[in-house]
Amino acid sequence: MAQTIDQAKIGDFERVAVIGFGLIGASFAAALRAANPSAQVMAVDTDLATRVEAVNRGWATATAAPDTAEFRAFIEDGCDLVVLATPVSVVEGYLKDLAEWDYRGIITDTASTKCRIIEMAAHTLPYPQNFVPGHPMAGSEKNGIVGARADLFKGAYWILCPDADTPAEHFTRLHELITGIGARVISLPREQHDAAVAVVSHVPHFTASSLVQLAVRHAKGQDSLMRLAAGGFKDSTRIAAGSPELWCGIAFDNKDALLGGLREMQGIIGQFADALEAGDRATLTSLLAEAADARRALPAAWLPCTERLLEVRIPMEDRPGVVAEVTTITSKVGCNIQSIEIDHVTEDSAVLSLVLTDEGDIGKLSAHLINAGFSVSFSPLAPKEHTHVG
Ligand SMILES: NC(=O)C1=CN([C@@H]2O[C@H](COP(=O)(O)OP(=O)(O)OC[C@H]3O[C@@H](n4cnc5c(N)ncnc54)[C@H](O)[C@@H]3O)[C@@H](O)[C@H]2O)C=CC1
Ligand SMILES: O=C(O)C(=O)Cc1ccc(O)cc1
Repeated sequence: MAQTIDQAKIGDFERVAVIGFGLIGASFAAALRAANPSAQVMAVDTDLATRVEAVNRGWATATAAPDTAEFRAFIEDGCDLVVLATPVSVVEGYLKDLAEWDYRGIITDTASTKCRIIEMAAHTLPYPQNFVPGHPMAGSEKNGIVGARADLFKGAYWILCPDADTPAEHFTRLHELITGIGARVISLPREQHDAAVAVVSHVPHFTASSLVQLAVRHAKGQDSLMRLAAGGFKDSTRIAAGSPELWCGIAFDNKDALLGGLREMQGIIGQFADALEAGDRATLTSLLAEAADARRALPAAWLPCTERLLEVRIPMEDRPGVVAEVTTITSKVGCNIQSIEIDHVTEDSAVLSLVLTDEGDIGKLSAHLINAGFSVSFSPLAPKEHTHVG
């Protein structure tokens, strides 16, 4: 049975270093401090004004510039979690610092791409299993602490990429932290991350930029054109206002997947153009209809379901990587893990206990888990029995 969790200590993280206190780092810290006001947060940032603002807003309890004794002392005096929220290009130096300072706590990150950062962690960290890659699928076109908000991640998906070496408790603690700030966790194998986000995030960014480029080119001889841009143009181009430096870095980190996606996108635009040129109304309508149906099916926002919860219990035995395997299967069939715990039954046996909301295909989940060799038991859970609800 899922036990009651003290909401004030989500994931039991009390001393957290957030490196890079911009849009994402500061929003995360703000959400963490709102959920757990006693959490000590060290903001590490190159920018002095950012560090001052971090304390003024109450989102950090201490700050440090990189390469300072204060930063090192915070890490060495018992830091539970390090969150890397800088652009990927500057991460390596921090990984080296953490290695040199013999940091043994959990490290996660927020980077939009995973290949390079995972490779760096594998080469640099003495305990690479303590690095659990993360990526919030929420943000905005703004940057820096000025754009940060405590509710930025409410209702958003937050990808975690555990692997077979990830200690089960690292995942469960991070899951509790992320759901505790109102987001929902989705598990994705590391090697699939960059290709997946190329399609739903990186290609869309460059497509939005292309739309604005098109309008800008036409606006040159026609001053009023930009003023005609209505809601549709604005809805589909908001993200194009994001930081060019950040997006250039993302593009080169994810070059192959992005290139593939952009070429495919050219092909799709070509299909529209061909149908139009050929006077083929049926094809044009069918392409539009397929997209309209898929777009309408996207939920506007996610609301947690606390009425129909299901508990799944899976004996863990001696099999390594159970958490990564089970959570990846669960995410793949569209089920949502509201909470995840390890119940230690005896000294050497444990059961993984998941509480699922009423989403996704439970039948498929059961079949996939059994096929993967797990023995599973499902039981409905009355809402009052489960208190870990965001
Ligand atoms: N912008 C977005 O919507 C999203 C961004 N991300 C990812 O999160 C990470 C951070 O992005 P943002 O917060 O948007 O960027 P940002 O530009 O708002 O913030 C970055 C922060 O890092 C600081 N910084 C730069 N170099 C540093 C260094 N060497 N040491 C310490 N601090 C340094 C900057 O002063 C700034 O405060 C990136 O990896 C990005 O790909 C993930 C999800 C959404
Ligand atoms: O602004 C938005 O709506 C976004 O989608 C922001 C975003 C930017 C980069 C990411 O890696 C994830 C999300």
